[in-house]
Amino acid sequence: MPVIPVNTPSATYNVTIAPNLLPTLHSRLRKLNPGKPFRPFIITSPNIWSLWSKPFLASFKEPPTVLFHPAGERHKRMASVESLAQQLSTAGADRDALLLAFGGGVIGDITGFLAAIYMRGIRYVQIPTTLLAQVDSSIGGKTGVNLATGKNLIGSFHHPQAVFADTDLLRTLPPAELRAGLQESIKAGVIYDAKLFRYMEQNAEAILSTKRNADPTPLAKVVAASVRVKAEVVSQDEKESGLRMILNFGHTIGHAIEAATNYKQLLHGEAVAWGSIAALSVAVARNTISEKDANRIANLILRYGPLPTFKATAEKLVSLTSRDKKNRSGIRSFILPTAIGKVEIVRNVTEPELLAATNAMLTLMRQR
Ligand SMILES: NC(=O)c1ccc[n+]([C@@H]2O[C@H](COP(=O)([O-])OP(=O)(O)OC[C@H]3O[C@@H](n4cnc5c(N)ncnc54)[C@H](O)[C@@H]3O)[C@@H](O)[C@H]2O)c1
Ligand SMILES: O=C(O)C(=O)C[C@@H](O)[C@H](O)[C@H](O)COP(=O)(O)O
Ligand SMILES: [Zn+2]
Repeated sequence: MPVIPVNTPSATYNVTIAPNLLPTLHSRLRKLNPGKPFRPFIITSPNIWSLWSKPFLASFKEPPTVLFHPAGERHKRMASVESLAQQLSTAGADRDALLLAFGGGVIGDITGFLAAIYMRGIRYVQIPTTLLAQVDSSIGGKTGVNLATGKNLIGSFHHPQAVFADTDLLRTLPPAELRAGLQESIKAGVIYDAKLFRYMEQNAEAILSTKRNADPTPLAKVVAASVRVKAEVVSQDEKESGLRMILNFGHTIGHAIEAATNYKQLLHGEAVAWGSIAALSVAVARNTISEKDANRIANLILRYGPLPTFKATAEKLVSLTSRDKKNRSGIRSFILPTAIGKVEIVRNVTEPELLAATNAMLTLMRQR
């Protein structure tokens, strides 16, 4: 059972990855705060709860309070946080409350943010139920919600006390969600781990067809390798002052696509996939990556598709990047791949370069 540590100046915790973890949750949670009161509150979506409440509750003598939040990226907004905070307060949650984020990245980001601000900060645990949340969003303490003008523009760094990733949960995940999550694993390979990238190239069929997810399956290997990348990067640069920006590869344009389509048309991983293709196009135009490596990356991204089409102009997308959180004093930071497993952070990508790359990505999209 992989147990992968995250070590930052603000928090140290483990990501535990295994099948059949849910029925052992109660004792794992109790061990996190020995001798302290145990007051868990589950935050989840109705669809996830109807599928998985039974194994979740199996080890609890007294069922915890469950607060529901509707599924979908468009609900990742301040109004939802206020509504959940009100429900917590009505349910009697105090500073000993332990929030349990049981869902995908949307539930995880909202619950983490709620934990960061409720009574000025309480504890929470991530129990990710999507592939994307298991490989990326449950780890590293980035929490928050969207504004109409941009992704995750409100938020806080607030780490969970632990992450428990039960790979059995992936059995009920719709195939499009699995594929979208795998785009973040491809990202991990591109930016940091050439071995993971190669593994995803060579085992695409097995990874995509894994439904029985007993350890060690190809999918479970991808989960563990991706978590290692995220944990190592976050441990080296908790608050994104440098290295952590590489986890944002594909996200500058990806986030712009999500905002331009009102958070309704594409899954996060799908938008990041298109954004990665645009970033790749900047690297190709600058000759900072070989044509061979660039083709391998683009082919792998498309192999884990299909990626949905959307309507937006390059001008609109590029204008939305002016709100990217990596910008400082109006200057963009941009992540460019230089080889498989290696990227550079550059601060001199110009608007015409971005427009050309975004247009190239849109042309490719229309041709498919
Ligand atoms: N904080 C971070 O570091 C970080 C990293 C990456 C992404 N994110 C954020 O994560 C979000 C995307 O997360 P996501 O892709 O998990 O989407 P999501 O949370 O919207 O979940 C996708 C869908 O799958 C359903 N679902 C969840 N688990 C299921 C299961 N086991 N079986 C069946 N259905 C299930 C959900 O109800 C939802 O409808 C975005 O908001 C993105 O910005 C955050
Ligand atoms: O953890 C990080 O750092 C990331 O950039 C991971 C991304 O996959 C994730 O989508 C994150 O939420 C993006 O963060 P943001 O700071 O660009 O909003
Ligand atoms: Zn992401």
